Amino acid sequence: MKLEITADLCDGLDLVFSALPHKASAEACIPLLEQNIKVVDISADFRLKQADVYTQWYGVEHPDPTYLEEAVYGLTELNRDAVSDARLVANPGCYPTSAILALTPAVQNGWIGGDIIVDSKSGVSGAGRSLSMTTHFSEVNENVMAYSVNGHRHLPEISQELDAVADQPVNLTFLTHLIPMTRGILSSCYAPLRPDIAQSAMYKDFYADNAFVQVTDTPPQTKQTLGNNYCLVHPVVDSRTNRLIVISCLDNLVKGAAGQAVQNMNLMCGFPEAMSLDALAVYP
Ligand SMILES: NC(=O)C1=CN([C@@H]2O[C@H](COP(=O)(O)OP(=O)(O)OC[C@H]3O[C@@H](n4cnc5c(N)ncnc54)[C@H](OP(=O)(O)O)[C@@H]3O)[C@@H](O)[C@H]2O)C=CC1
Ligand SMILES: CC(=O)N[C@@H](CCC(=O)OP(=O)(O)O)C(=O)O
Repeated sequence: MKLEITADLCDGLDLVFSALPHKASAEACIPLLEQNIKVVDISADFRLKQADVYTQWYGVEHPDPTYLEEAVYGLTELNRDAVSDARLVANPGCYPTSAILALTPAVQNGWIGGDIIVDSKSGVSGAGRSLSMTTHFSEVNENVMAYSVNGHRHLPEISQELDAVADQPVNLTFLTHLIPMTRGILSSCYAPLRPDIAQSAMYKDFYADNAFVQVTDTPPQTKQTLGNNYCLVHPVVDSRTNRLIVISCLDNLVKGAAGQAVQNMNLMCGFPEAMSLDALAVYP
């Protein structure tokens, strides 16, 4: 059913979260923005800066590309000041949140000396509630499969953000897998290092003032992020190959979606950043 944004509906609103499917979300958000209501959009509609790239990956025309420049990419830890001042926040995708938080310290410091591989696994709630053959219990249970091998739509989003951090194009391979659990994403990221790089201490310094990104001393597990707003990041160097390995994990429905959206709202409204994010209900 198409959602109609009427003046009555807007009356007295300060901020709206939109969690509609792509295109329907932008169509609902634009009338809200026209009424000067702040918006956190959880769909992908305002994440990509170029309308033609959006059309290429999402297969539809953008309802109003003029908003793409204004939208702030809401990866809170990396864009805190811009989020605080924003009227429109594009909440990041679940996979991109895990990949970008894992790789930004290394990319920003110029550590990476070649192609990056991001190998990600997701629980089934990442696909939403609609029924489909691939998310049917008897297809998913006791099964693991790669999907979107020829290009997942989060690839341009991860590239856009890492290119900006690197200030040059990065070469990225991104591969997704569906695994038989309800929530959680685990991303294993690999990249050749330039010589003589220090590692986990720098990661800890980089995220020192970011309560929701924890740099761990042991490989993180999705159960550690179940129902909470943390992204756990574990960098190590494979000394045999001089390759950086970063494992990250998060809950796709919390730091990968609604939790990060609330974190962004808190900043946009001048509330404490962690407000209401310490004890969350978990469903499903
Ligand atoms: N699941 C995840 O891990 C993540 C999801 N997202 C994004 O968040 C958004 C929501 O995802 P998710 O909750 O998983 O998806 P679901 O498919 O579970 O839910 C989508 C909701 O939108 C409603 N809806 C569909 N079309 C319209 C329309 N034209 N007008 C009004 N309402 C509509 C549906 O209603 P009805 O049931 O009545 O059809 C349903 O309630 C999507 O853009 C998704 O890409 C982002 C990050 C992570
Ligand atoms: C397991 C699974 O199917 N995951 C979804 C994640 C996408 C998502 O929800 O994010 P957007 O908001 O960018 O659509 C997928 O691969 O399409």
